[in-house]
Amino acid sequence: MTAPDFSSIPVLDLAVARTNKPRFLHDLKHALIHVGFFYVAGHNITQTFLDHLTSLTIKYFDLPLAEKLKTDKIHSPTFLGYSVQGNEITKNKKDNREQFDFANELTQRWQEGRPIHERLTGPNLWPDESVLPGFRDAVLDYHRQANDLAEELTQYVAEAVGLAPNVLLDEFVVKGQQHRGKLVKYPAIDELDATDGDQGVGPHRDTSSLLTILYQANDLPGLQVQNHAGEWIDATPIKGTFVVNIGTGLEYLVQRVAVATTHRVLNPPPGRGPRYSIPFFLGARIDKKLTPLEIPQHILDERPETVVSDSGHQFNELYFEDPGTYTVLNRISSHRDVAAKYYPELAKAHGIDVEGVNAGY
Ligand SMILES: O=C(O)CCC(=O)C(=O)O
Ligand SMILES: [Fe+2]
Repeated sequence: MTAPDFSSIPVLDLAVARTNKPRFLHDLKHALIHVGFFYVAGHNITQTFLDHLTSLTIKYFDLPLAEKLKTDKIHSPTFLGYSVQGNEITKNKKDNREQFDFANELTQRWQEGRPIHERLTGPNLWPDESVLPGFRDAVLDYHRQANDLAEELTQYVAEAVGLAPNVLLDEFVVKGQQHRGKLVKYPAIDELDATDGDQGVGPHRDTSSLLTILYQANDLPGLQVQNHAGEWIDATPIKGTFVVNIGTGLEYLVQRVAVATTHRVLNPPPGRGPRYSIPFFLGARIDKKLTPLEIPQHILDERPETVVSDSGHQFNELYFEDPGTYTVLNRISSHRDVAAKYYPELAKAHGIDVEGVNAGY
């Protein structure tokens, strides 16, 4: 059917979910089907806490490089920890961002012979407590709060598309699953080399996850969302809100009545200083083949037909069949040095070039 395109991103208020749930679910359904992005207000993560987390995030990135490199992902087959600027690749181009990936704290249990995706679960790499007091506690506290918010929203998402509230969490999130988040710093253009361009992170969809909760930690533009016509719409930060977007896992499981919309980040304009953001990804389970749920026909009929996108779908069929291997391949194509050290054979078997990458060992 012909559907309206979007030129801005809707704001949904969780307070409305408590006072007028049908209204909230109606607006949410529209956002899921036609936009794939929305701001959420009325959550209960306090600004005081978020300011504390932001200040520690800035302090982390301000540490001497040698200190940050002690937490480098090269020490983690789980792809947790620090990535130096330019280390990550999206659409075959370097991203101009530094990041620190974190997760709920779990141990590495994988052993030779076990499915390869189990290697993606493991411990965080923390800077020494004396180097950055309070950092570990604040990041883990944020993880818990963002996880709670993401689960609350996932229940509303299910209801909005005609499902029982708990079905997504019960069937597609495993107890004790590791969900990831990251602290991200995007330098302004004048802090980069002239040849670096302005790709903070290239056009992509969030892969394999159910949904993303993104805190835009300072008031800088950069995040853009691609509408159906292929135009880039600014997701300007709105104080007191999180940006929520849909991952390809959820899109697949609900037959595209929630869309994993393509987005990108541009480095901030000259003179504005770095932009900081803190996404949390509620993952869909990757330990078995996933089968989409049945969605009522009248909701399926609301889906737009064609959508323009600048992000390709890599390894898509593999995601349906074997989400575990798919997710590992995705990580190794983004982080070639970690791939060269821990997954060289798998990378080679799938044509992912890690030759000549300095694996740091
Ligand atoms: O930093 C942002 O605003 C968005 C980051 C993002 O899209 C991602 O890391 O998947
Ligand atoms: Fe993203």
